[in-house]
Amino acid sequence: MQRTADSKTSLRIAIQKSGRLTDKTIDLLKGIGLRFDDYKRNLLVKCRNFDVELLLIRDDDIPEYVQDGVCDLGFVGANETQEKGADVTVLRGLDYGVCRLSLAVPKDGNIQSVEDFEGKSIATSYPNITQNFFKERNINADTVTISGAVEIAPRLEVADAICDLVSTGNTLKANGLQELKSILESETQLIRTNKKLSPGKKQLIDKFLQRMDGHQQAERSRYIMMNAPEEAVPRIKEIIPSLKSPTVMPLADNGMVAIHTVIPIDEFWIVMEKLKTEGATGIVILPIESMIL
Ligand SMILES: Nc1ncnc2c1ncn2[C@@H]1O[C@H](COP(=O)(O)OP(=O)(O)OP(=O)(O)O)[C@@H](O)[C@H]1O
Ligand SMILES: O=P(O)(O)OC[C@H]1O[C@H](OP(=O)(O)OP(=O)(O)O)[C@H](O)[C@@H]1O
Ligand SMILES: [Mg+2]
Repeated sequence: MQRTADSKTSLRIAIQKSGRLTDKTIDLLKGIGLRFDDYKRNLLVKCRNFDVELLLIRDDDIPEYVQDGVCDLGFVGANETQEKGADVTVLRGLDYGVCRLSLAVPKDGNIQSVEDFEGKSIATSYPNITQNFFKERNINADTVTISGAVEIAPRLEVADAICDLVSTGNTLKANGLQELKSILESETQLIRTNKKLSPGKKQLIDKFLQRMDGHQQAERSRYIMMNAPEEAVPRIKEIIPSLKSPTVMPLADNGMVAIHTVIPIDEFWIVMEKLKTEGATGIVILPIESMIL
């Protein structure tokens, strides 16, 4: 019998052992209060204060481990899950590891459009996504599967073009390539196995998600405090659309109040000047640790 992660009530979460996603995923887990010993040296690490163990593996292996129920959850790029065609559920999209899988060609070469790929060869670590893209368009293009340093392939005449991950575009530029078309937008995702889980595990996942959502929401919000003339409160409420029921407290100065509320950080910078024109002073913004709504 295959031993799956559900054989005991402890969530097993797969994360990348060493790479672009590792630090951000560990920071996120620490941010929701999870504490681990020595995750740098062990492949399976127990959490000290939550029913969780981390499995540290290569990111390519994460989708299948989660699909097969070896792990209950995994943090991995959408690019890997798509490439493996893994049967998993995406629980959350996360705002790190943001990149795109793009077709790129040698500058001043003879491939200038997707149609020009007919009969050409493409070096990639994502042969399934790439082949599907061309199959859907009835274009015959060969893929050459390479696991790293894909950008060098055209110069070595291993392939005519490449299909690889891009974010700043610096690696393409450094290798004399230009981006022709993005075929997949990717970000890190929290994925969950579709295998049947015990009620205990489902509860743990709900608890885990609640902590994560609270943390994410807190990261996007700020606690804001200011003093303002009492008569300006209705107008201040209009300036800050998310300000539904702020705490308004009288100050010792006659006709002045203190206003405390939580607002999305993006909104703050837009409204700050307007608040000042309404007579708001002593504006203080504080980070928030977590928010349980
Ligand atoms: N340039 C980039 N900008 C942002 N995110 C990226 C970038 N390149 C890759 N990623 C994302 O980070 C993930 C991990 O990238 P990394 O380069 O660490 O993988 P790797 O070399 O395949 O590591 P592993 O040894 O675990 O297989 C990718 O699958 C992708 O989701
Ligand atoms: O558009 P850019 O910002 O230049 O990023 C693109 C590069 O990032 C990734 O590799 P990474 O740096 O993770 O190294 P790897 O090839 O060793 O995985 C990807 O494979 C590209 O080579
Ligand atoms: Mg990998």
